[in-house]
Amino acid sequence: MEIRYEHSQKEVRGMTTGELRDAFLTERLMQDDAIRLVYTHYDRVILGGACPVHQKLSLETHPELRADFFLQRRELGIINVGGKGRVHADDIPYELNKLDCLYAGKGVKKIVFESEDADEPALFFLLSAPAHAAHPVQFLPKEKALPVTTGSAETSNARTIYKYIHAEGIRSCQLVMGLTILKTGSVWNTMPAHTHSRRMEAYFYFDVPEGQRVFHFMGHPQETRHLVVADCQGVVSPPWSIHSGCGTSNYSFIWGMAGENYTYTDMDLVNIPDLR
Ligand SMILES: O=C[C@H](O)[C@@H](O)CC(=O)C(=O)O
Ligand SMILES: [Zn+2]
Repeated sequence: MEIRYEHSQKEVRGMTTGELRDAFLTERLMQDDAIRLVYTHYDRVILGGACPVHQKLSLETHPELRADFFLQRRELGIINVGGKGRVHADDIPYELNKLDCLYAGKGVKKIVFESEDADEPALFFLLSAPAHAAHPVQFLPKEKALPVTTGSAETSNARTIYKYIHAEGIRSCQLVMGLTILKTGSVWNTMPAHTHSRRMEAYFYFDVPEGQRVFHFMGHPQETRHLVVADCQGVVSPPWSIHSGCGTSNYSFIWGMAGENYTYTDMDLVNIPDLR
């Protein structure tokens, strides 16, 4: 498991492109027949990818967690962005089509990932946060994730937001998770941008077409930086940072948060002319 420590606002101001990428971009989350995990010290959130192709993959505990099993003191959100797959939670199988979500709460001892077809493997994005209480395992297909359309073609940000793990959906301790799909011709996500110093956020960009990239904007609102992000790469967003993107085509991304509160709408908007 890769460990990422925090970086202060002052440090981030002086970072080179390479330093910014090492600190905030997770480039290789999806690797064939591997589970890749990145432990960030922002709210102790772990982001990861599980890509079973020819074999089943089991989510094991790691020495850094000092836990008997991965979910002993944690909860986990899983969204499939690939082909048909299956996740076993304590030996109960759940079928996850593309964009379906499974939540596994504190206390689940065994998580196993598998793909239906090695030619079209499942790609499971994982997001885990510390948990103080046990919430039941829950499956939510994309169709039941209550889509909200927002933005407009005029501002190049027409998109649909699907919320899975939140106060009115799958209940959790602190994890809030969902995804956003940009309509064809729309390229901007989360503009006007916002911060929420109560919560960190992780983004995972997917369905970025071959040869295209997303410019992810981060940093203090008056000290912005960017990361050039390829398909199936993740971004760690500190609580004080804006998080917003503009692509060279439309794309989709998973977002997930954890921290002080559980209120999706708790965002401090930044007026576009105030950005620097
Ligand atoms: O705090 C909330 C997150 O930044 C995302 O939900 C924003 C988002 O998906 C979007 O605007 O498209
Ligand atoms: Zn946000």
